[in-house]
Parts: sequence; C-alpha cells; structure tokens
Amino acid sequence: METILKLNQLTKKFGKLTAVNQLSFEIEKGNVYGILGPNGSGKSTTLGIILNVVNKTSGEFEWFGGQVETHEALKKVGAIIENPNFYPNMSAEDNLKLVCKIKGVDYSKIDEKLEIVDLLDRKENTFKSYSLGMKQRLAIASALLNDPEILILDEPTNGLDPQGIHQIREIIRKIAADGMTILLASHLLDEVEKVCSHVVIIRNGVKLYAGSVDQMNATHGFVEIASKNLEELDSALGQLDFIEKVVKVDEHHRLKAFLSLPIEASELNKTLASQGIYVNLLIKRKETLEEQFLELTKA
Ligand SMILES: Nc1ncnc2c1ncn2[C@@H]1O[C@H](COP(=O)(O)OP(=O)(O)OP(=O)(O)O)[C@@H](O)[C@H]1O
Repeated sequence: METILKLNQLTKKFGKLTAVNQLSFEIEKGNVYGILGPNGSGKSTTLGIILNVVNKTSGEFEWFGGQVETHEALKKVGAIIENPNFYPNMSAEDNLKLVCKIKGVDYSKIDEKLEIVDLLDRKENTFKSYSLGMKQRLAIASALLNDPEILILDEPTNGLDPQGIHQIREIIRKIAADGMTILLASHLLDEVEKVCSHVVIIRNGVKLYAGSVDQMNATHGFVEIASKNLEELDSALGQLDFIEKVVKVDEHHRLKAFLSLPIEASELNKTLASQGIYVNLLIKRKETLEEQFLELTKA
C-alpha cells in the first residue's frame, strides 16, 4: 500500500486552546477517509495544517513519503476548504479555463471533469446563476482538473438541500470508485458511513478512533437484562467469560452486559437458569453506529 499522507503527533495551539492534540494517522492510496467529529473538534484546523495554510505548533506531517517539499507535494492535491469562489459573471467553462491557465492544464480536461460532476450541459451558464449544490460541484470539477493524487473536502455537503447532498455524495462515490484517494471532514456520521471506507474520529483535537468504517461496528453487541435480584445477576454475569463488562442502567432497574463472543440470548438464559437465576427481561441488541459515535464523542 502506498502512503499518501502521514501525520505524526500533529498539534496546533491557539493561545491556551489546543485545537489539534497529538494527532497521528495515515492515508493510504485508494481509500476514502472521513475525519469525523462534532463542531469545533479540530477538523478544519487539521486540514489547514496539511494544506500549509495553518502553521502547526508541533509534530510532523509528510506527503508522499516525504520525498518532496510540501509546496511541491500540494501540486498533486486537489482541495476545497472554503466556499467555492469563482467569477460570478463568467460562465462555468470560462472560470475553469482560468483555473487551467493557473494550473498549467490543457483545456481538454474541462469537459471531462464537468461530465463527472454532471454540469456539462450547464457549462455556458454564469456562475452566479448556479445553485449552491452546482457551485459545490463546479468546485469539485475545478479541484479535479489537474488529476490530483488525492481530493480533500471540508464539509462538502454543508448548507445543501437533500437532493444537493445526494448528488455530492454520489459524485464522491463515483470518483472514489475510479480509484481516487479522498479525505473529507464531516460532522455527519451518516455521511461518513455512506461514502467513506475509513474514519478518524476526533473530539477536542484528540483522536478517539481510527480504522475502517466496517470495523467500527464490528462488536458482538450487548444484552439488556434484569431479574428480581439485580446484585446476584450482576455478579453472575461478571463470572461469565463471554461477558466483557456489565453496566447498570439504573433508572430502568436493569443491566447492560457487553458480549465478547457471538452468544445467543437463549444461550445466556440457559446458563443463568442453570445457576438458579431467572431473568424477567432479556433483550439482545447491537449498538448502532450512531450510538457508538455519540458514546465516543460525548464530553
Ligand atoms: N484562527 C483561530 N484562532 C483561534 N481559535 C481558533 C482558530 N481557528 C480555530 N480555532 C478554534 O480551534 C478549535 C477547532 O476548530 P476547527 O474549525 O478546526 O474545528 P472543526 O472541527 O472544523 O469545527 P467546525 O465543523 O465547526 O468547523 C475550535 O475551538 C475553534 O474555535
């Protein structure tokens, strides 16, 4: 696997506030990464640092194995970290021609990229006549003009209506399916779940989880369980080797027992009954990704 970007203990302080706190993760070619975290968790600051627009306080980051200087490496990076900014009275095509001139790219790329973002038939319209979603799609086309090695997007669907959100996510999926490496920042779990293969969850600048999106939900679930004698039940569950931990859900007078193996509720019931413990509630459940995310990121 080719490493596109490596962050090592990256830290950014604004006065007393540590916006990014010893953050380390790697981006491998061909994957789609989401930096997921609530507002103010340090996502934009992290993107700003790796794109050389925010100075780091300490730590390192390295593009493409560190063989080239960051400003050289950034020529192979397509990024949209601010609101799309084009000349309002010029057509989409003319705006992209300007970008081609700046980036030294052949005009022939324009139609190819507009096709990807589904704007080819609107290329003669002025930028100011575009909807917010179309503006965002044009920005993606612009970032793709020089065939970058990686595309970086900060909250790509912010402010869009459901249809606009769907279109952007479809485009990201399409580009990813063609092999593009993507890094996007989002505060929306379902966005990351829908478009990303990998996720780095951060809160207050600190990494809470990094790994594949599938692995994130690969637990064996838990049982909600109750009996007349909760203490006795608690202690019996604690003795079982397939129970990872037991927590009290006080207000409902029941326990939550997390499983370390794929055990059926009936099997647990049988085990407890054989010890003379009879349950009056037994529900097996798996935490949704949302529950896990909220649990991880709760202050
Ligand atoms: N230039 C700055 N000066 C001072 N504090 C800043 C500056 N930029 C960001 N911060 C602070 O750093 C923290 C992280 O901000 P950042 O914008 O990186 O978070 P975020 O996860 O991208 O949030 P959002 O989704 O709301 O943009 C916040 O507490 C923010 O107020």
